[in-house]
Formats: sequence, structure tokens, C-alpha cells
Amino acid sequence: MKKSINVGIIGYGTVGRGTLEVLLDNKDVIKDKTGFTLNVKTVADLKIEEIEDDYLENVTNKTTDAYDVINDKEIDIVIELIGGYSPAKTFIMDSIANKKHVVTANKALLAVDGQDIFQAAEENNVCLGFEGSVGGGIPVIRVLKEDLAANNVKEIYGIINGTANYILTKMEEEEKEFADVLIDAQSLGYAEADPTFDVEGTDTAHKISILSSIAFNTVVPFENVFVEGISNIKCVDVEFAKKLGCKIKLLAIAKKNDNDIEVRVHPTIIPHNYILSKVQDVFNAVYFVSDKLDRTIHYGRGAGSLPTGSAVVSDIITIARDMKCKCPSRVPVLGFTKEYKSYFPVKDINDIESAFYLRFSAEDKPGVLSKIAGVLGKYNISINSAIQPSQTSPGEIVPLVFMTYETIGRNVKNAVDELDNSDFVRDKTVVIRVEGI
Ligand SMILES: NC(=O)C1=CN([C@@H]2O[C@H](COP(=O)(O)OP(=O)(O)OC[C@H]3O[C@@H](n4cnc5c(N)ncnc54)[C@H](OP(=O)(O)O)[C@@H]3O)[C@@H](O)[C@H]2O)C=CC1
Ligand SMILES: N[C@@H](CC=O)C(=O)O
Repeated sequence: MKKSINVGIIGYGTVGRGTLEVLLDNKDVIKDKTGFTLNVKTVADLKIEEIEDDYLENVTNKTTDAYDVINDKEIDIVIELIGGYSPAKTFIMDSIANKKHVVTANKALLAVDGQDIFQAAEENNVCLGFEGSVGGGIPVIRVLKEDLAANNVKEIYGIINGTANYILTKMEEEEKEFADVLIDAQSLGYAEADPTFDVEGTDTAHKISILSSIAFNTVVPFENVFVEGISNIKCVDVEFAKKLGCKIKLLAIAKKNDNDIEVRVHPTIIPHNYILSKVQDVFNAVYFVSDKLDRTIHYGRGAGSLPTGSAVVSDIITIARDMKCKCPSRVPVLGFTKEYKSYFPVKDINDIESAFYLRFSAEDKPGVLSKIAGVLGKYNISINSAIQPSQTSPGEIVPLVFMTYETIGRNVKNAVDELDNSDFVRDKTVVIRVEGI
């Protein structure tokens, strides 16, 4: 029986480095737990010759050509950590065709092309590990696939983008606008290569599409996920939310209804005493509601080199154990396989009911509040409370905040469209859903 398993890493950036560090520092720990030595045979990166680092010194083969990993007959597991769609998909598909197990943290690719990739893995009888793709270092994919397997998972609420949560936390604590904080998140290695994926909610949507597909055992086409990011949120909204006893979080929400599912990503107002309100900085949390176990929450660092490296290595260990007992689990992937049982359509965001926070920018002149209230009333929107600044000067453009009672999204959309085109509302209105969890 093999005593050593050879792995090759493609992409030596933030996560690649973390993965190598975990593998080298904890070599003995891993050997004790698996009976195997995990040997990093090759690391490939476009700029490998320019990288100086002590961990890399311990690797024999360093190359700029990913195919030195993919075509190496002695490598058992290929770790794809370059990110993006191309050439990442080709690297993964070619590795699978070469009968290699693959580990990736590439949620963008899996959310869009997961179906092809998992099908190829099944046909070639190899495993595909993707624990690092959601929640950084938090064990959440395995929890969903295995530990919650006896349950009908009904709802998921997730703070699953470390960068966005870090930005919202700094807006709240240091009153900095998001563009200033994004630079810090990038230098800490949290942000995607294209940071608009973080701030516009795309990365969160990739992740919830993966989670909901596994949880609900259905295909969730990424393009059907409603996505709205945090770039419209200003410190003033964070302050108003605080006055209302709430916080603003970028939430991923998935719910299974009788005939459809909801899968959406948007800034969300939640009461400050909710458990998800306590999740700050780069930390992530995923909250599952399932029929037998009831509520569980999984919390930890949602991005960064070592936390994500830890998740990547956990997949390598799972695969190594499968290789050892010769009964590979092939990492069952449920919604991503041909065997998915059902297809649930994704509900239109405008058909979903909730309360709303609406911040209008309007000129301070008599009658404006009642004019706005009048238009809201026309669309059957009842107002729970309104906040207006105490000291303003006539003619000044001021923020006016309304909290509504539960209403259907379409009513709010229509009312806000009308108000944004009126002569008394100035900038685009900020609309934030309020969620009870
Ligand atoms: N950063 C994080 O906290 C997390 C990231 N992820 C995911 O992990 C993956 C990697 O992310 P991250 O480490 O942050 O990204 P980085 O950009 O830091 O690292 C990617 C590395 O891959 C190299 N690379 C790009 N193309 C090739 C190629 N064709 N052959 C060899 N090397 C190549 C890049 O080189 P060059 O710089 O020259 O382009 C770079 O060094 C992504 O899918 C990301 O979404 C998942 C969870 C957390
Ligand atoms: N950019 C992502 C990295 C981890 O998935 C994030 O900030 O969460």
C-alpha cells in the first residue's frame, strides 16, 4: 500500500501559500491522523521564479507550467488555486481526464460550471473537494453534505463574504466609507482578484448557489440568484440602522418553499441582538434551519491564507483517507450530479415579502414627508416608523428614512421607481430588506 501521496499545487497566491504552509507545518499531525505522508511534489505559478519564501524552498519542483502538475503520472491530487474561469476549468478537466483527484476553492467556477466538472469527476471515478470554496476556513460543505444529511434543510442564512463583512464592520466602527476600507481588505488577502465580486455580492451569490444546490438537492442556476451588493450603502445607513436597534449585513438567504426556492443576496437589516449581527470583520457564519436538528450555526474566518489553506488541506486528507480504504466516497455532491431528484424554480425577488428600510434624499421643504407617504400608500405600503434629521435648513437635501411593515417587493419597487422620478426625491433611493431569522 502507498505510504505517501503526491500532491501538486497550481497557483501560489494567497491560498496556495496558506495551503503549502499548512501541509508543511502540520506534516506530522496529518501523518498521525491519516497514516500518510502528504508530499508536495510540484508547485506551479506564473511568477514562480520571482517568489522568495521559506516554504517554497522545501518543494523540489517549481515551475511556471501547470501541465508539469497535470501530466505528472506520480501526482495523485491536483490543487487548483489560480481562480477564475479560464484556464482554471481546462486545468481541472484535464486533471480529471488524467484520473487525478482535484481540490479547488474556486467558487466562481463551480457556481457557473459545476455541473460539467462534477459530471466529469463522476465519469472518471475521481473525487473533487471544494471545502474552501464557501466560508473560507469554516467546515460548512462537509457539514451540509454529511452531518446534515439526515435532515431536510429548509433555510440558510449566511454571512459568506469576508471582504464585505469586513467593510461593513469598519463602516460601523470607524465611520469609513467602503472604498477606503476595501483597500485594507485587499492588502489582507481577503478580496477576490476582481474586488467588485466582493462588494457587488457576486462572490456571495456564487457561494449561496453552491450551498443551496447541495442543501435542496436541486440545480440552482447562478443567473437566477438575485444579487445586490453593498456599494450603495453609506455610513448614514449604518447609523440609521443603529438608531433602529439594527445592523446591516450582506446576507445570502436561501429558503425551500413547497413549490419553489428563494435564493438571494442583498444588504439586509437585522436586529442587533441576532446572532448573525455579532459576526464582525472577516468572520463568516452560516446558519442552517433543518427539520430534525433545528438550528445550527457555523462560524469562523471566512477568508485569508491560512484559514482557507486549512479547508483545502482538509479536502486533501479526506481524499487520502478514501484512497487508503479503497472505498472512495467520490465526495457526493447531490444537486450537482445527474441524480438530483427535483428542479425547484427560483422565486422572483419581487414576489418575496418583507419589511423594508427606505432612505430617500429629498429637499427639506414643507410637505415632502407626506408626499412620500402618499406615494407609498398608493402602493399599499404601510409605514411602521419614519426618521428625519432634527436640525436642517430649508432647501437642504436631507435623508428621510421610512421603515415599512411587511409588503411584497413589487410594491416597493414600483413606489420607489415613481418616487425616484418625482421632483421631490433627489438621489436614487436606498432600499434595504429587513429580515426576521
Ligand atoms: N483569498 C481568499 O481568502 C480566498 C480565495 N478563494 C479562492 O481561491 C482561489 C485563489 O485565490 P487567491 O489565492 O486569493 O488568488 P491569488 O490571486 O492570490 O493567487 C492566484 C495565483 O495563481 C497564479 N496563476 C494565475 N494563472 C495561473 C496559471 N495559468 N498557471 C499558474 N499560476 C497561475 C497567479 O499568478 P499571477 O499573480 O501572476 O496572476 C497567483 O499567484 C480563487 O478561486 C479564490 O476565489 C477561496 C476562499 C478564500
Ligand atoms: N473574497 C472572498 C474570499 C473567500 O472566499 C471573501 O472575501 O470572502
